[in-house]
Amino acid sequence: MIAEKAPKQMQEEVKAEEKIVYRAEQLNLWYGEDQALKNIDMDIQENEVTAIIGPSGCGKSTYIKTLNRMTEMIPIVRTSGRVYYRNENIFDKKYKVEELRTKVGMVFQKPNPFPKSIYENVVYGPKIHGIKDKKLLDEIVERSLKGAALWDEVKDRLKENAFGLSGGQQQRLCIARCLAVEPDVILMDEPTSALDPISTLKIEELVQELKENYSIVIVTHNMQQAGRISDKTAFFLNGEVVEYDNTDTMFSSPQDKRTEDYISGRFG
Ligand SMILES: Nc1ncnc2c1ncn2[C@@H]1O[C@H](COP(=O)(O)OP(=O)(O)OP(=O)(O)O)[C@@H](O)[C@H]1O
Repeated sequence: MIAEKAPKQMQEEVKAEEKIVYRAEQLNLWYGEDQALKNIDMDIQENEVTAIIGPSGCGKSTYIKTLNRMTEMIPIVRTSGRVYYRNENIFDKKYKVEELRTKVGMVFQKPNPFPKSIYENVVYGPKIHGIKDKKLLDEIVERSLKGAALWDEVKDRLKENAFGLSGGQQQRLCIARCLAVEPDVILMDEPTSALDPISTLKIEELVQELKENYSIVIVTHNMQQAGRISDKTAFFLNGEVVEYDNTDTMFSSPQDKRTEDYISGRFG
């Protein structure tokens, strides 16, 4: 006889499911003959910071680029398995990639503002989405720049070219550009690797604040950074997820010898 689940238990399970932003099931990815992701099964939880760590070439960037279907732009890429975003398989033929891109923002290793004014950088996305009202655009600019902890530094120079900002400011501008379209998830691919320690600290503090309203996946080479800012950490090696756990647990008592070796600096 199958034991029936108590209603409370069922409700809790439904709640837990609702909090899953991404679910990868048996995700595989090949660049031509070379397999870069192997049987990835991994959930990303809402309002958490999930760090992806691992040595160079282990598939970290490939994994997060798969989450917003950026890898499919590369002709030799082939994938199998499923990636669910909010319960919908993003590999499904009917799935609209444009919709995914409005929900999922991406910040890259090197700040990549457009060669336009600070203001125009922030309103770029909202304008594409058809927002023309100047007052509304002004509000979006202020809210997004505040959200990216940049407003006070640039509020008097919004018409200046974004290239006049420091690297750290440019990266926060790229985050503001993301926030302007009110995403659900922010994917960050080594967002601080090109920045000085003070700018890095500012971005780390910002990530902590942003998780109140967004779900964040961050690739980092810096294990101290993963330890400081993430709730969960996934350790990738040769395209596989070796270990995925609460960051505190992972760093204090890793289950797999390879994780232990990596986080204690024995390789990578
Ligand atoms: N466009 C591409 N074409 C062919 N192979 C690729 C391509 N991009 C990545 N790869 C290969 O896929 C594997 C995983 O690369 P990926 O960039 O995802 O790793 P990573 O862990 O992010 O590395 P890093 O920390 O150095 O950025 C590597 O072997 C890499 O050479």
